[in-house]
Amino acid sequence: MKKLFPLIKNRLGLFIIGAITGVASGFCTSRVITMIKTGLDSVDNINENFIFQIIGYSIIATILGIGSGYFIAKITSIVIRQLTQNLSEKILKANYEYIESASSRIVPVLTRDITMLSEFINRIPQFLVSVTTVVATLYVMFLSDWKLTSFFMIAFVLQIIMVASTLPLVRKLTRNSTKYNNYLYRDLSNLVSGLKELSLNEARRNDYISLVISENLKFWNKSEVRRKVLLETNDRLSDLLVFIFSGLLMYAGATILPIDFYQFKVILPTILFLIPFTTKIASFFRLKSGAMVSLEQIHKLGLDVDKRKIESSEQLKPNHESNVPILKFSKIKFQYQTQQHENPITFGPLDIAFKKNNITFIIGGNGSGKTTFSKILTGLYIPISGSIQYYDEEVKMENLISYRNLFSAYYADSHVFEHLSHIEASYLEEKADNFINMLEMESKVEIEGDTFSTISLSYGQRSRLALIANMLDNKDIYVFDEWAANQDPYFKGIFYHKILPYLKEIGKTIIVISHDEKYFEVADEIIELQEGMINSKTP
Ligand SMILES: Nc1ncnc2c1ncn2[C@@H]1O[C@H](COP(=O)(O)OP(=O)(O)OP(=O)(O)O)[C@@H](O)[C@H]1O
Repeated sequence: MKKLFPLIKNRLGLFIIGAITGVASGFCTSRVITMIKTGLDSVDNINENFIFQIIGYSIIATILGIGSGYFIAKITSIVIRQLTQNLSEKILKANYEYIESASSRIVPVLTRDITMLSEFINRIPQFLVSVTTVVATLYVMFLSDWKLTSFFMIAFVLQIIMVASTLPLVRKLTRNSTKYNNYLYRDLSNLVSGLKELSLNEARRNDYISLVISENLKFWNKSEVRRKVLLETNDRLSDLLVFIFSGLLMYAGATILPIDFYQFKVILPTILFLIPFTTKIASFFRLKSGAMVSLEQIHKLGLDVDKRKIESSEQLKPNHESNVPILKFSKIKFQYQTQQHENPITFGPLDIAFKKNNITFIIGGNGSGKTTFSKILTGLYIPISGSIQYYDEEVKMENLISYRNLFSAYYADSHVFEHLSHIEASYLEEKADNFINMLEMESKVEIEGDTFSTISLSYGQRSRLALIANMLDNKDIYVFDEWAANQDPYFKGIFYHKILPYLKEIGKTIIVISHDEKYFEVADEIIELQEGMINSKTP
């Protein structure tokens, strides 16, 4: 509960109302049970008043129980919304390279773990009703026959000890099962992204199912079966405990203990009435064990992304008039974090300057570092040393977000968002049709309000749509990472001879990663990379 407090502290009022109604519902339920006991005590107690009270308390208990569920469900939805939003914001503000490499961990936390936590919080009303019912009923019974009630209480205490003693094991098994479930999420997302390859190749498909998916499923199932068997055994044993204990008590009453058998007959049904409630209490604690593992995962991801948070609120305010390059890299070095321990490839040191309003081509063989370079350039990757200047201003962590905002970039795996609401409406209205026409997409797509009418297009058409979205961004610097690679010769021509000159004409600075030698003459400058270093520069 301590760990949950920070989540609910903003809605403490609502939580207290939910808790009070839950407790009140438990009191009413307990009242119904003890009324039934008075009916069993003596037939004389059963009259009109008796039945009205039973019906009345039952209805009030139900209404209060539903009310408590409503208040707590409201808090749950708020907590889950805040948690998902906060985590999503943190993820988007964290070091991009880290998020890129940890992407397979993020989805299970944002889906499975948050759902698990929400299920647990939603069970709080049921828990409060059950605890109050059990405690209040036992209290009333204790007042009427303290000796016999104390004997039964021993059974409940044993039940609690049994459930509590298995909780560490439940948590350990849940952690284990979560680990394999994470692998399964990763494998299933690879299955979706590799659908084409798996659908076309039977041997690969069979291998993927039998070696990868089934293997992890096997481990996951094994740990799940262990966990579920433990929970089930625990449930059955705790019911059994009350039954055996009642039998033994009866036997002891007949032989050694001074027990009033008339009272025993009256109290026993009441005790049996309490069993479903004690089962709910036990299942709440087990659910809590699972939810705490989920909370651990959520916290861990939160801490990990927090550690890599980019604190960057300063704006770049360079002197645009200064007669210096728009971007200048001095001795920039970069290393992938994932490769830091095994033969790391170090990029750089790179010394490059980009002139404003120039078209610069970055060329080089496969693996020479062009895409890596473009990600350093756009501020997605953070260099380990060296400096980047935007005009006369140094780019630092504090102004990195402002720096990233200078760019619109196209990457081969760029996602095309339908929504364009971030673009100023007047600019969208003025330019969208023009750009759609330039890329000859007018028969395929139009702007409906502030969204593209469709993104269900061919691969090449989707790249053209992504380029339209880039142009609508209206940024100062454009980076195109092999945009033309999947275009037919006609649209390659449009890109190099129409779009790039147009962007230059309206004052943009353009950096193009390209293998299209035929169009190299479009460039004002060509930089060739080799093994993460500059091999040559033209002119
Ligand atoms: N996410 C990554 N993690 C670790 N190393 C990477 C990662 N991406 C690329 N690399 C390494 O960096 C090197 C350069 O890759 P990069 O993608 O920058 O090359 P490229 O010039 O764009 O190649 P291509 O022309 O094939 O697109 C590669 O040799 C690769 O081993």
